[in-house]
Amino acid sequence: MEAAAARNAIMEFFQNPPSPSTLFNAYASLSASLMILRSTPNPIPPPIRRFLWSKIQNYFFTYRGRSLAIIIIEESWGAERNLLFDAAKVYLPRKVSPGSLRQVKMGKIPSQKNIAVGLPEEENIVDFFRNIKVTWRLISVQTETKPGNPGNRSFPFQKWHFRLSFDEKNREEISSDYLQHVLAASTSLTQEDRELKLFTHQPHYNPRWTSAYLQHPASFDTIAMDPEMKQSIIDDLDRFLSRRDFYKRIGKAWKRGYLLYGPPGTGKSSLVVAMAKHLKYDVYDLELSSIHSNAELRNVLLSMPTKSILVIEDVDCYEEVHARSKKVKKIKNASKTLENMKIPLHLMEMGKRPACTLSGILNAIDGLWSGCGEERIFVFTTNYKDKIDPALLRPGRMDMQIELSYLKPSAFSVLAYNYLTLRDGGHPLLEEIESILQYTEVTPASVAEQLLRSDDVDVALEGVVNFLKRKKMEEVNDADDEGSAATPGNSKRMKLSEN
Ligand SMILES: Nc1ncnc2c1ncn2[C@@H]1O[C@H](COP(=O)(O)OP(=O)(O)OP(=O)(O)O)[C@@H](O)[C@H]1O
Repeated sequence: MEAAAARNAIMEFFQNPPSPSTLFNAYASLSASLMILRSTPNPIPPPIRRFLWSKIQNYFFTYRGRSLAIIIIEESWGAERNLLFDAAKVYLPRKVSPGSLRQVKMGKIPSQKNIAVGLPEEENIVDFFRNIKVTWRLISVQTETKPGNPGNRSFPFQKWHFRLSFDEKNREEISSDYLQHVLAASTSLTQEDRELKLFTHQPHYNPRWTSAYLQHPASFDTIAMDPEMKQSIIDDLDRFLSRRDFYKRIGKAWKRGYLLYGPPGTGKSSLVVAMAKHLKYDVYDLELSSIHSNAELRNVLLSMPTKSILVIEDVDCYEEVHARSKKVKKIKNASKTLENMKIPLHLMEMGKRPACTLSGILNAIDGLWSGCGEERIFVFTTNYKDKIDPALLRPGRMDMQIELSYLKPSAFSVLAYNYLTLRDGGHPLLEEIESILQYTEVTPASVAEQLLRSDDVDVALEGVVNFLKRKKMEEVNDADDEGSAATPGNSKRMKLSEN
């Protein structure tokens, strides 16, 4: 009865607010009472105080007549990413109405026309489904990683989850139909006009991947390469996309590996971008040096969503993947050097940073765990294919090996069109350039650089001709030097000068 009277008094207070002077007097006497209370020992023990306070809160501030149902959607589900969480991240920004929130995130990137609204943390986002009100909230909890990494340091670790609340009586409808609707809507939004992203792995942090929009302008239209090879890559990607049931039927994980190899500046990175744009997949760029164990590599791969491309660039730079015969030779040489330097091998080993092993990499792309997270593409790039252990290159791991070579005449016509809008036969110098290219080794990057030097078509093409002639002369001189260095007299001279 007394509590009901107090509630009525509170309602009365809000409906007929008192005058400012009455409020001021009440505030003054309340402050005085609190000062007196604070100076005397509190007679109620803290646990009882907390219990009473929660009862008071429940009584006065809970809306009667309905109870809330809560669903928590965490970032990961077991060891894998939670697709529902990812779907909500795509779906919800469209539901944010900036006017109704205390704090909103807004931003714009060069490739977007409009200012975008981001997903705010710790704010209620309201959505309606068949007239049912659903309130979403993105919540982050900061913890620390367990030490166990090199240096035994702990790192900040942030975990996110969504908290959905709605009327209990709609539980059935929300947990099945509504969540299915969120999944479906996010899929169509993803396919529609989503900007592709480039993710980089950041060790010891959560999220494990940070992203930026993929702004690289390359596409299959702009890549200068043999037209037949280009078409065969596009066909291979399309076949991969359409073969979900096929992979299931033959009992293989739905994934494909590509090795892109060739000299620097021949378009390996550009081809990765073109593949991502064609498939509409995000790119996950992984530096193996940031991985400190096989278990970490497996967890990093599991934290990638489906429909993604994992790229390990310049894979030959990691000793872990070197051909075993070369590795053994290297270790033998290293131990000989250590012997000469009188440094015991175990001291050298102590300074070595822990890393994943070749077998860890093979298992990650082709082992038991590779089946988790389907619709994945692995791309490794290298300038030196022969340095890589053949185990990594066998079909099933690297299903297609693509050589990006020096510029061929047929590929030059793509550059001529892209840079100068010149079609075949569109300029007298094109023929000369294409004939020099047949016997000169230049990268598409270096010719592209020449084409950029002038807007005037004649000047730009003359620049290319001169550049190619210079390159050819250098090649001839180098060959002459090698030839004369190989003659007996010269080798003697070299030996003498070495001594
Ligand atoms: N095949 C190509 N077609 C069109 N442009 C190219 C091609 N190859 C290189 N380029 C130009 O050269 C630049 C560098 O190319 P890219 O980074 O793709 O080469 P890369 O083979 O990955 O080199 P690296 O091995 O040094 O990483 C590109 O931004 C592009 O402008």
